[in-house]
Amino acid sequence: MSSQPVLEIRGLDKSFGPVQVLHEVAFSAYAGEVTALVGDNGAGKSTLVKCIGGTYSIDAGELLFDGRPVQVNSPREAADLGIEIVYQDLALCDNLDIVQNMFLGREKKSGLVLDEATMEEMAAKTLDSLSVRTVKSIRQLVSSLSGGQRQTVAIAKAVLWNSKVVILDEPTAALGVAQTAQVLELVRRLADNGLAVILISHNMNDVFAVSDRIAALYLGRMAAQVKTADVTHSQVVELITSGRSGELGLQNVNGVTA
Ligand SMILES: Nc1ncnc2c1ncn2[C@@H]1O[C@H](COP(=O)(O)OP(=O)(O)OP(=O)(O)O)[C@@H](O)[C@H]1O
Repeated sequence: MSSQPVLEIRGLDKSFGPVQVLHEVAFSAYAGEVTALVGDNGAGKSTLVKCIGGTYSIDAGELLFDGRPVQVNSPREAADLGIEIVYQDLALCDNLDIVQNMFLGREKKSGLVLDEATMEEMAAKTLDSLSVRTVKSIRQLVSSLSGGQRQTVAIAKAVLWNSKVVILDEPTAALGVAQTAQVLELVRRLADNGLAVILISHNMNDVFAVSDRIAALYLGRMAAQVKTADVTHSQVVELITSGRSGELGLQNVNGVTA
């Protein structure tokens, strides 16, 4: 496992008008690992992700990609770097099939016509590489899929583009037990395939089931970034609710005691 993060954020500040939402946030994500981003409602998780994804501009701080400082001024620029975000609403079109959804807005063309054969092949290959066997046909309409299958299609869509960093916003929030297990397995597989995965989650079971590291935001500050193996559920809950790790004196990634 590489020690240099694929994505690193240093000293990120973000305000909306007079309200500062993120304060000097440091954050790293590594290839082959799942980094869980946790925090209470309003802690700043979505804002941080939107800063990474180019939806929001940042007021101060640095973003490094593969060790190089980069600027991400739009979602397109984030995608060009290899950063993909799967939002909770999934942004899938019910009236289109799986292949059409996976290529929506980035269709392959052969001359003036759509290159259906190439798109089908790429979609099938991606789903295969993720060992997704739950869909009957890649020409199935998305409206006919279950919640877990829809999540799977949204994730496959994100990794179709040689992405290096995939950010998943609460991918199991709307799912039952069996589908949650399936999606978590897929999340793990993404990391095992070499991607840096960032998982936003409120669910401690999910976090402990798949993550290698946990980054806890508290009131817009990074309370700690720790290895999952080094912490207990209750320490993480304490980080989320008080920004502190209790008397155990966890060291965060920057060597600062949380
Ligand atoms: N566009 C905006 N304008 C003003 N304030 C905002 C804006 N977006 C977010 N905020 C504020 O920033 C803070 C962080 O919000 P954010 O949505 O990033 O938190 P979160 O950790 O993702 O929460 P949740 O788990 O509830 O989704 C909140 O206090 C929110 O009200």
